[in-house]
Amino acid sequence: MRRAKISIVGAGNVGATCAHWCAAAELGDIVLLDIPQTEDMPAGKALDLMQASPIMGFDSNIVGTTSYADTADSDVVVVTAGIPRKPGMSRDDLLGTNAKIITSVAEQIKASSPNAVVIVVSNPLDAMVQQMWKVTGFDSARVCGQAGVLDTARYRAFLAMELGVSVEDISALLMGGHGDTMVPMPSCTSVGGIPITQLVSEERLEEIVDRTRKGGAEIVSLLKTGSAYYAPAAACAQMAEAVVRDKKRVIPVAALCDSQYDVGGYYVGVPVVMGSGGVEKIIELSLTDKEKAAFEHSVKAVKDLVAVMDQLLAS
Ligand SMILES: NC(=O)c1ccc[n+]([C@@H]2O[C@H](COP(=O)([O-])OP(=O)(O)OC[C@H]3O[C@@H](n4cnc5c(N)ncnc54)[C@H](O)[C@@H]3O)[C@@H](O)[C@H]2O)c1
Ligand SMILES: O=C(O)C[C@H](O)C(=O)O
Repeated sequence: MRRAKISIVGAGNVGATCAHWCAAAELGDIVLLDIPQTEDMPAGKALDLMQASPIMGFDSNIVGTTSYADTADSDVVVVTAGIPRKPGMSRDDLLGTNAKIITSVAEQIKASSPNAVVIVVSNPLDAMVQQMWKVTGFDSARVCGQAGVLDTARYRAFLAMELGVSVEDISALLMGGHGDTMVPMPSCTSVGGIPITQLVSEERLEEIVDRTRKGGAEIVSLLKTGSAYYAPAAACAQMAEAVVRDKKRVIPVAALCDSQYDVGGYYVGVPVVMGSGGVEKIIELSLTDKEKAAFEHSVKAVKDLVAVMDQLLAS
């Protein structure tokens, strides 16, 4: 059987850690790419990972490069290229720098891997994935963004810590943009099948949701030099796995919503079925009035940011 080819653009903290998770799960062969100015850094990280393979027992060829030729005809491309925020910054502060980076990365992916499923990670996430879709011109099913898997994982971890139970038994969903406006869905949160509202008070649940919303900033303030990478990279690996193993996972993903939820052509976090075709289906839930208002508020924030990005790129 042919192994899948997964390319990761940006060999920094999220990119290299994603390579690690993907290799450990034997998802396929991996190409780790960074800019020419990083010289041999991607090759060094790839070789280091290859040398872990006999110990950890994974069969995966991992190469590091600064040339897109090595990424040719990838099945999946994970895009982590761009700057991370530092304490005191918001994700939106990265817009100008990362929009230019994403534009050039998208042109290269379009030329080198025209059939790939592209998973964007760079921030501000929802605007970056919108730009990736626009520049590649790929079918929207094959361009998506990672945010919801991470945000939901944070929420699930906090709930497991609160209740002293296994993370495996917490099932949850968050929707909307990757930022302060993300929308919790208590009606879709359960612990071993028991609705969360029977186990945690409304007030305490709101505190946990608030910590989740600020989950990225909490890690930034602890690290001081950059942002989270173990959990974000694990989230990307789960999405890559859904594609290369055609898992049909039901997970929250930043997907292009048009008539869905009346979004009108923007990327925003929604539950989807993810398989070899990328985002194979967007699942439309009927939202309560409160959830609908919160979702619309989140979508508006995404639209406003995309408008600012378009102006910046045009000037
Ligand atoms: N969506 C999410 O949930 C999520 C989670 C964590 C981080 N992020 C974002 O991911 C991005 C990367 O974070 P990080 O911690 O890995 O940063 P990092 O600084 O460790 O790595 C970024 C890498 O991108 C490279 N790069 C820059 N321009 C490039 C280009 N044109 N082509 C290829 N590579 C290029 C840099 O050289 C660097 O090695 C940031 O924007 C961060 O905010 C998003
Ligand atoms: O918070 C950040 O800047 C990185 C990422 O979006 C995260 O949620 O960890």
